[in-house]
Amino acid sequence: MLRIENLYFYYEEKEILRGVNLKLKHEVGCILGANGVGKSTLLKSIVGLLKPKKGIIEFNGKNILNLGFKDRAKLISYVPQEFSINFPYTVFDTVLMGRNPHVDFLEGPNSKDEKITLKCLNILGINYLKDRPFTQLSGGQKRLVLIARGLAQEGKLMIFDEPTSYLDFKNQILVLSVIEKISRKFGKLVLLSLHDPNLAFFFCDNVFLMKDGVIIDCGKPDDVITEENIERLYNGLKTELIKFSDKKLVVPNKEFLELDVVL
Ligand SMILES: Nc1ncnc2c1ncn2[C@@H]1O[C@H](COP(=O)(O)OP(=O)(O)OP(=O)(O)O)[C@@H](O)[C@H]1O
Repeated sequence: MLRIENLYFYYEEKEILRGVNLKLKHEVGCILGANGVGKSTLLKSIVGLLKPKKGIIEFNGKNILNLGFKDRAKLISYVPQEFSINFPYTVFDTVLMGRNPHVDFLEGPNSKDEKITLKCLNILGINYLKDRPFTQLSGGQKRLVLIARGLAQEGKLMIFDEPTSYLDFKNQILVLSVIEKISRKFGKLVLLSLHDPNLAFFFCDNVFLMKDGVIIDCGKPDDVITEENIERLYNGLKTELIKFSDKKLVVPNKEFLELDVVL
Protein backbone atom coordinates (compact mmCIF):
# COMPACT_ATOMS: atom_id res chain seq x y z
CA MET A 1 0.00 0.00 0.00
CA LEU A 2 1.09 3.57 -0.70
CA ARG A 3 0.29 5.89 2.17
CA ILE A 4 0.86 9.61 2.01
CA GLU A 5 0.02 11.67 5.01
CA ASN A 6 -0.05 15.39 5.51
CA LEU A 7 2.54 16.10 2.79
CA TYR A 8 3.78 19.66 2.32
CA PHE A 9 6.09 20.98 -0.39
CA TYR A 10 7.24 24.52 -1.15
CA TYR A 11 8.96 26.03 -4.17
CA GLU A 12 10.92 28.73 -2.36
CA GLU A 13 8.22 30.53 -0.36
CA LYS A 14 5.30 29.24 -2.42
CA GLU A 15 3.28 26.45 -0.84
CA ILE A 16 2.46 23.90 -3.56
CA LEU A 17 1.45 20.75 -1.64
CA ARG A 18 -0.70 21.76 1.32
CA GLY A 19 -1.24 18.60 3.37
CA VAL A 20 -1.79 15.83 0.80
CA ASN A 21 -3.38 12.63 2.11
CA LEU A 22 -3.65 9.59 -0.13
CA LYS A 23 -3.97 5.83 0.33
CA LEU A 24 -3.77 3.35 -2.53
CA LYS A 25 -3.66 -0.46 -2.49
CA HIS A 26 -2.15 -2.61 -5.25
CA GLU A 27 -4.27 -1.27 -8.06
CA VAL A 28 -4.38 1.59 -10.55
CA GLY A 29 -4.94 5.03 -9.07
CA CYS A 30 -5.17 8.24 -10.98
CA ILE A 31 -4.84 11.89 -10.04
CA LEU A 32 -7.12 14.29 -11.87
CA GLY A 33 -6.77 18.04 -11.56
CA ALA A 34 -6.44 21.28 -13.47
CA ASN A 35 -3.10 22.56 -14.79
CA GLY A 36 -0.77 23.73 -12.06
CA VAL A 37 -2.55 22.21 -9.01
CA GLY A 38 0.50 20.18 -7.98
CA LYS A 39 0.12 16.71 -9.59
CA SER A 40 3.70 16.53 -10.93
CA THR A 41 5.04 18.00 -7.70
CA LEU A 42 3.35 15.21 -5.76
CA LEU A 43 4.63 12.48 -8.10
CA LYS A 44 8.17 13.92 -8.05
CA SER A 45 8.04 13.97 -4.24
CA ILE A 46 7.11 10.27 -4.19
CA VAL A 47 10.02 9.30 -6.43
CA GLY A 48 12.51 11.43 -4.50
CA LEU A 49 13.20 14.15 -7.06
CA LEU A 50 11.76 16.76 -4.70
CA LYS A 51 12.15 16.90 -0.95
CA PRO A 52 8.90 17.61 0.89
CA LYS A 53 9.03 19.99 3.83
CA LYS A 54 7.01 17.63 6.01
CA GLY A 55 4.77 14.59 5.84
CA ILE A 56 4.92 10.83 5.44
CA ILE A 57 5.34 8.72 2.31
CA GLU A 58 5.22 4.98 3.01
CA PHE A 59 5.16 2.03 0.65
CA ASN A 60 4.19 -1.32 2.20
CA GLY A 61 4.80 0.15 5.64
CA LYS A 62 8.33 1.41 4.78
CA ASN A 63 9.27 5.07 4.85
CA ILE A 64 10.50 5.69 1.32
CA LEU A 65 11.68 9.24 1.97
CA ASN A 66 14.86 7.84 3.55
CA LEU A 67 15.74 5.34 0.83
CA GLY A 68 18.97 5.78 -1.13
CA PHE A 69 18.81 6.52 -4.86
CA LYS A 70 19.43 2.94 -6.08
CA ASP A 71 17.05 1.29 -3.60
CA ARG A 72 14.37 3.77 -4.51
CA ALA A 73 14.92 3.21 -8.25
CA LYS A 74 14.60 -0.57 -7.72
CA LEU A 75 11.32 -0.09 -5.92
CA ILE A 76 9.76 2.69 -7.98
CA SER A 77 9.49 2.97 -11.77
CA TYR A 78 8.96 6.55 -12.83
CA VAL A 79 7.99 7.98 -16.19
CA PRO A 80 8.23 11.77 -16.09
CA GLN A 81 6.13 14.24 -18.03
CA GLU A 82 9.19 15.80 -19.65
CA PHE A 83 12.47 14.12 -20.51
CA SER A 84 15.36 15.19 -22.65
CA ILE A 85 18.64 13.52 -23.52
CA ASN A 86 21.20 15.25 -25.67
CA PHE A 87 23.29 12.19 -26.56
CA PRO A 88 21.77 10.17 -29.44
CA TYR A 89 21.34 6.86 -27.55
CA THR A 90 19.42 4.29 -29.56
CA VAL A 91 15.89 3.47 -28.50
CA PHE A 92 17.10 0.03 -27.38
CA ASP A 93 19.78 1.54 -25.13
CA THR A 94 17.34 4.12 -23.76
CA VAL A 95 14.93 1.38 -22.69
CA LEU A 96 17.82 -0.75 -21.40
CA MET A 97 18.70 2.17 -19.07
CA GLY A 98 15.50 1.30 -17.20
CA ARG A 99 17.37 -1.83 -16.01
CA ASN A 100 20.18 0.26 -14.38
CA PRO A 101 18.96 -0.18 -10.79
CA HIS A 102 19.15 -3.98 -11.25
CA VAL A 103 22.48 -4.06 -13.09
CA ASP A 104 25.80 -4.89 -11.45
CA PHE A 105 28.05 -1.85 -11.92
CA LEU A 106 31.10 -3.88 -13.00
CA GLU A 107 29.32 -6.47 -15.16
CA GLY A 108 26.88 -4.19 -16.99
CA PRO A 109 23.52 -5.36 -18.40
CA ASN A 110 23.21 -9.10 -19.08
CA SER A 111 21.08 -11.16 -21.46
CA LYS A 112 18.13 -11.09 -19.04
CA ASP A 113 18.18 -7.28 -19.09
CA GLU A 114 18.30 -7.31 -22.90
CA LYS A 115 15.44 -9.81 -23.06
CA ILE A 116 13.29 -7.65 -20.77
CA THR A 117 14.13 -4.60 -22.90
CA LEU A 118 13.04 -6.34 -26.10
CA LYS A 119 9.85 -7.58 -24.43
CA CYS A 120 8.92 -4.04 -23.34
CA LEU A 121 9.59 -2.69 -26.85
CA ASN A 122 7.36 -5.43 -28.28
CA ILE A 123 4.54 -4.85 -25.77
CA LEU A 124 4.33 -1.22 -26.88
CA GLY A 125 4.72 -2.09 -30.59
CA ILE A 126 7.92 -0.05 -31.02
CA ASN A 127 10.44 -2.78 -31.78
CA TYR A 128 10.77 -1.25 -35.26
CA LEU A 129 12.32 1.86 -33.64
CA LYS A 130 14.96 0.01 -31.65
CA ASP A 131 18.01 1.14 -33.64
CA ARG A 132 16.87 4.74 -34.13
CA PRO A 133 18.44 7.56 -32.07
CA PHE A 134 16.02 8.66 -29.33
CA THR A 135 16.78 12.30 -30.14
CA GLN A 136 15.29 11.92 -33.65
CA LEU A 137 11.87 10.57 -32.59
CA SER A 138 8.51 12.33 -32.62
CA GLY A 139 6.94 13.44 -29.32
CA GLY A 140 4.60 10.42 -29.23
CA GLN A 141 7.33 7.94 -30.17
CA LYS A 142 9.54 9.35 -27.38
CA ARG A 143 6.68 8.92 -24.92
CA LEU A 144 6.23 5.25 -25.89
CA VAL A 145 9.97 4.69 -25.43
CA LEU A 146 9.91 6.27 -21.98
CA ILE A 147 6.95 4.13 -20.98
CA ALA A 148 8.82 1.04 -22.21
CA ARG A 149 11.80 2.18 -20.11
CA GLY A 150 9.52 2.56 -17.07
CA LEU A 151 8.13 -0.95 -17.61
CA ALA A 152 11.66 -2.37 -17.98
CA GLN A 153 12.53 -0.87 -14.61
CA GLU A 154 10.05 -3.34 -13.03
CA GLY A 155 9.34 -1.31 -9.88
CA LYS A 156 6.73 -2.64 -7.47
CA LEU A 157 5.35 0.88 -7.45
CA MET A 158 4.91 2.49 -10.88
CA ILE A 159 4.46 6.22 -11.29
CA PHE A 160 3.46 7.76 -14.63
CA ASP A 161 3.13 11.51 -15.04
CA GLU A 162 0.59 12.08 -17.83
CA PRO A 163 1.41 8.84 -19.69
CA THR A 164 -1.04 9.69 -22.48
CA SER A 165 0.37 13.09 -23.41
CA TYR A 166 1.57 13.31 -27.05
CA LEU A 167 0.00 9.93 -27.86
CA ASP A 168 -2.51 9.33 -30.65
CA PHE A 169 -5.93 7.97 -29.72
CA LYS A 170 -5.00 4.31 -30.21
CA ASN A 171 -1.72 4.59 -28.33
CA GLN A 172 -3.45 6.29 -25.38
CA ILE A 173 -5.68 3.22 -25.08
CA LEU A 174 -2.76 0.83 -25.68
CA VAL A 175 -0.58 2.41 -23.00
CA LEU A 176 -3.31 2.49 -20.37
CA SER A 177 -4.36 -1.09 -21.18
CA VAL A 178 -0.76 -2.27 -20.82
CA ILE A 179 -0.35 -0.42 -17.50
CA GLU A 180 -3.65 -1.81 -16.18
CA LYS A 181 -2.82 -5.40 -17.24
CA ILE A 182 0.68 -5.24 -15.73
CA SER A 183 -0.79 -3.94 -12.49
CA ARG A 184 -3.34 -6.81 -12.37
CA LYS A 185 -1.01 -9.61 -13.48
CA PHE A 186 1.96 -8.70 -11.27
CA GLY A 187 0.14 -7.02 -8.37
CA LYS A 188 1.85 -3.67 -8.99
CA LEU A 189 0.64 -0.46 -7.51
CA VAL A 190 0.25 2.23 -10.16
CA LEU A 191 -0.25 5.94 -9.60
CA LEU A 192 -0.63 8.12 -12.66
CA SER A 193 -1.88 11.56 -13.57
CA LEU A 194 -4.40 12.09 -16.35
CA HIS A 195 -6.18 15.01 -17.96
CA ASP A 196 -9.08 13.06 -19.47
CA PRO A 197 -11.56 11.87 -16.83
CA ASN A 198 -13.10 9.48 -19.35
CA LEU A 199 -9.92 7.43 -19.45
CA ALA A 200 -10.19 7.02 -15.68
CA PHE A 201 -13.61 5.35 -16.10
CA PHE A 202 -12.03 2.72 -18.33
CA PHE A 203 -8.64 2.05 -16.76
CA CYS A 204 -8.50 3.17 -13.13
CA ASP A 205 -9.69 1.57 -9.89
CA ASN A 206 -9.41 4.72 -7.83
CA VAL A 207 -9.43 8.41 -8.57
CA PHE A 208 -7.91 11.22 -6.51
CA LEU A 209 -9.19 14.70 -7.23
CA MET A 210 -6.54 17.35 -6.64
CA LYS A 211 -7.15 21.04 -6.27
CA ASP A 212 -4.83 23.75 -4.97
CA GLY A 213 -2.31 21.31 -3.53
CA VAL A 214 -4.70 18.99 -1.66
CA ILE A 215 -6.78 15.91 -2.45
CA ILE A 216 -10.39 17.08 -2.22
CA ASP A 217 -12.10 13.72 -2.91
CA CYS A 218 -11.23 10.13 -3.76
CA GLY A 219 -12.92 6.83 -4.51
CA LYS A 220 -14.15 4.67 -7.37
CA PRO A 221 -14.41 6.57 -10.68
CA ASP A 222 -18.21 6.14 -10.78
CA ASP A 223 -18.56 7.65 -7.31
CA VAL A 224 -16.07 10.50 -7.67
CA ILE A 225 -16.31 11.68 -11.26
CA THR A 226 -19.56 13.59 -10.96
CA GLU A 227 -20.82 16.76 -12.63
CA GLU A 228 -20.42 18.64 -9.32
CA ASN A 229 -16.86 17.46 -8.78
CA ILE A 230 -15.82 18.23 -12.37
CA GLU A 231 -17.19 21.75 -11.94
CA ARG A 232 -15.22 22.12 -8.70
CA LEU A 233 -12.05 20.63 -10.17
CA TYR A 234 -11.98 22.59 -13.41
CA ASN A 235 -13.16 25.95 -12.09
CA GLY A 236 -16.77 26.09 -13.19
CA LEU A 237 -16.64 23.74 -16.19
CA LYS A 238 -20.18 22.48 -16.80
CA THR A 239 -20.46 18.89 -17.98
CA GLU A 240 -22.99 16.10 -18.31
CA LEU A 241 -22.49 12.45 -17.54
CA ILE A 242 -23.89 10.12 -20.17
CA LYS A 243 -24.29 6.35 -20.05
CA PHE A 244 -22.35 4.28 -22.52
CA SER A 245 -22.90 0.52 -22.30
CA ASP A 246 -21.99 -0.26 -18.65
CA LYS A 247 -19.73 2.82 -18.38
CA LYS A 248 -20.20 6.54 -17.96
CA LEU A 249 -18.68 9.32 -20.04
CA VAL A 250 -18.24 13.00 -19.27
CA VAL A 251 -19.08 15.46 -22.03
CA PRO A 252 -19.08 19.27 -21.98
CA ASN A 253 -22.64 20.50 -21.76
CA LYS A 254 -24.37 22.58 -24.42
CA GLU A 255 -24.16 25.75 -22.37
CA PHE A 256 -20.36 25.44 -22.26
CA LEU A 257 -20.04 24.70 -25.98
CA GLU A 258 -22.07 27.80 -26.80
CA LEU A 259 -19.98 30.00 -24.52
CA ASP A 260 -19.22 33.40 -26.03
CA VAL A 261 -15.49 33.74 -26.37
CA VAL A 262 -14.26 37.29 -26.80
CA LEU A 263 -11.65 37.30 -29.58
N1 LIG B 1 10.67 24.53 -10.64
C1 LIG B 1 9.65 25.28 -10.20
N2 LIG B 1 9.86 26.42 -9.52
C2 LIG B 1 8.83 27.17 -9.06
N3 LIG B 1 7.53 26.84 -9.21
C3 LIG B 1 7.26 25.70 -9.89
C4 LIG B 1 8.30 24.86 -10.41
N4 LIG B 1 7.71 23.80 -11.02
C5 LIG B 1 6.39 23.97 -10.90
N5 LIG B 1 6.11 25.10 -10.21
C6 LIG B 1 4.77 25.61 -9.86
O1 LIG B 1 4.18 24.69 -8.96
C7 LIG B 1 2.79 24.56 -9.21
C8 LIG B 1 2.44 23.08 -9.42
O2 LIG B 1 3.09 22.62 -10.58
P1 LIG B 1 2.92 21.13 -11.09
O3 LIG B 1 3.84 20.94 -12.23
O4 LIG B 1 3.04 20.20 -9.94
O5 LIG B 1 1.40 21.15 -11.58
P2 LIG B 1 0.56 20.06 -12.37
O6 LIG B 1 -0.70 19.85 -11.62
O7 LIG B 1 1.41 18.85 -12.63
O8 LIG B 1 0.26 20.84 -13.72
P3 LIG B 1 0.07 20.35 -15.26
O9 LIG B 1 -1.25 19.64 -15.32
O10 LIG B 1 0.02 21.65 -15.99
O11 LIG B 1 1.25 19.50 -15.62
C9 LIG B 1 2.49 25.44 -10.43
O12 LIG B 1 1.95 26.67 -9.95
C10 LIG B 1 3.84 25.68 -11.05
O13 LIG B 1 3.88 26.94 -11.68
